[in-house]
Amino acid sequence: MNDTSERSSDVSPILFDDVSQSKLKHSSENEATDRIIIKPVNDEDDTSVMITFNQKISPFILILTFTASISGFMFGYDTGYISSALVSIGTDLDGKTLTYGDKEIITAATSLGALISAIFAGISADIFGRKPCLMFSNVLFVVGAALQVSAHSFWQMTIGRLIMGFGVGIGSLLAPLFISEIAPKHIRGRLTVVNSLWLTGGQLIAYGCGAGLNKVHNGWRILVGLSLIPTVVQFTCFAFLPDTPRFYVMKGEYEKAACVLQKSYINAPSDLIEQKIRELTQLNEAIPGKNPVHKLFNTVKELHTVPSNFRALVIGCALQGIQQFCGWNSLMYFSGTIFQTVGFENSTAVSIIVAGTNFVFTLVAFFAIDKVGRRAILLIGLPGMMVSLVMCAIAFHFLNIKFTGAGSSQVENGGFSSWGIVVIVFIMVYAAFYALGIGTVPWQQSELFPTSVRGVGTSFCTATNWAGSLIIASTFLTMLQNITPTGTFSLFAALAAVSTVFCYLCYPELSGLELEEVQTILSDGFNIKASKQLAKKRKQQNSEMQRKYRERDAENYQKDKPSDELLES
Ligand SMILES: O[C@H]1[C@H](O)[C@@H](O)[C@H](O)[C@@H](O)[C@H]1O
Repeated sequence: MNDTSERSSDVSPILFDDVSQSKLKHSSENEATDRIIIKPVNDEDDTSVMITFNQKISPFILILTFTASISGFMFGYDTGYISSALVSIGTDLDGKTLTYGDKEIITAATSLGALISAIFAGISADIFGRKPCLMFSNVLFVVGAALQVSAHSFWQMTIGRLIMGFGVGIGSLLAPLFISEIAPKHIRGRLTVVNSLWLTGGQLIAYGCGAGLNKVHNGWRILVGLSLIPTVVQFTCFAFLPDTPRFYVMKGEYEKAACVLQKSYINAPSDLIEQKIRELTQLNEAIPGKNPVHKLFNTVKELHTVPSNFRALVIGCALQGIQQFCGWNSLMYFSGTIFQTVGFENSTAVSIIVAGTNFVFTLVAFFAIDKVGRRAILLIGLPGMMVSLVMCAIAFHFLNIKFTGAGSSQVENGGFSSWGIVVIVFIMVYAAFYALGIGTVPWQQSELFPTSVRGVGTSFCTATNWAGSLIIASTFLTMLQNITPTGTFSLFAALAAVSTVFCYLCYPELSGLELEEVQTILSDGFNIKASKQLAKKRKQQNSEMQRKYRERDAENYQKDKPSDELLES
């Protein structure tokens, strides 16, 4: 299997109808409650094993998920604290007040660092492993934070932010990837959202701490120093934990993979584990290559030439682009300015409420993502965002606010009015719809790619995210000045409308599907209808399985229950 065309035929296309109707096969009567064997590909000898032996999530998986998602917290905290730190820095750097341009450079340094490291993190994770790369990001966080805490010059601060950004980029890419590779399929979405919860929670905490430390002397140094705690915790925990089974299989370390799977699926029989490993090996053969550069070349080639991979790439990058270009981070970075503009005195408090809405609705997404489905929440979220943005645009029109001054955020304020309330209310509604759908779903990107190209594929998507974040952060205030707030919000609304159409046409429902099944769905089109049917089928199978487990548990309980006489005696 050396060339691309051969590889693509191995995970060859089937039409979903085949999957749902003839290729789903329950094994023998007794086994039916423990496992389902599906034949997802053309090769009749091939099997895709869903380990459904034990529906309860093992504590081991929870520990791995929580450890990995500390990266999400770092992402949120480190991008969140800067807005208040910039206010309280005062003249602490070089003995003078930071100019508006200085502030932009310090803020953008992290996004730039994240963009650069996201490009390399995927391939490094394929070479060295997911876990070692995440641990390396901890080292970068420590170095970056140490440079900032001790900074007395603008450049030391900027370099500290850049190095911290390298860490953020690695973590933003690898934490969701790690989680999706260890998660059982029926809760994969949810476990990946744990990372987003930590992320939005990190932003909220950073805003809160920032507000609290605002007046404290050198408070910003404490704010940065606090970020050392989670990173040290993550590093220490990872020292005792393994990498993902899919990575071990990729490296041919089958025993290690079996060991992780065994701990993840308590009581699963070893033949089932072996079968799963065989399947992972068959469907995810490592990309050939004489050396890392040759391998990288082949991976990039495979990403673009295998149709299912290319479709995955289009979806993954588009979702990350949409996430950024619908304008959310402009609010994250500049909500204080906007709220001040519309006449709110305590703008920091309102910003905290917006970040809080983002967090609360990420929690809603946590419950909805596997049950309601990714596609459904996207198609609820994007139109909701569009309507809220239109309402904001209208309200800004009546507020008659002008942002003036080249490169500054000075404002000719129309003063507080009821249109100001409309802006705040709809920014919150916007935040809610954002967090429910597009704020959360793009980070499920790892499930789009097979292991062989997952690292590089998700690198491209994450780099798109950071490039978008960089562009929006550096153009938002200029847009407010040049095309007015009404124009800016209308533009975001138009982008939300186009994005809705894109998702409707191109984003299949992937909840409940095995990672390996996703490639099948994408092999000969976006197969929206087929994906919805397969996801529905998997959901039904899952609830059926859970019902059986409950019945079995109840039976066992009845059997083991001490008799009334025994209890009386
Ligand atoms: O998913 C996250 C989340 O929505 C954050 O609030 C946002 O700041 C990030 O840019 C995004 O990637």
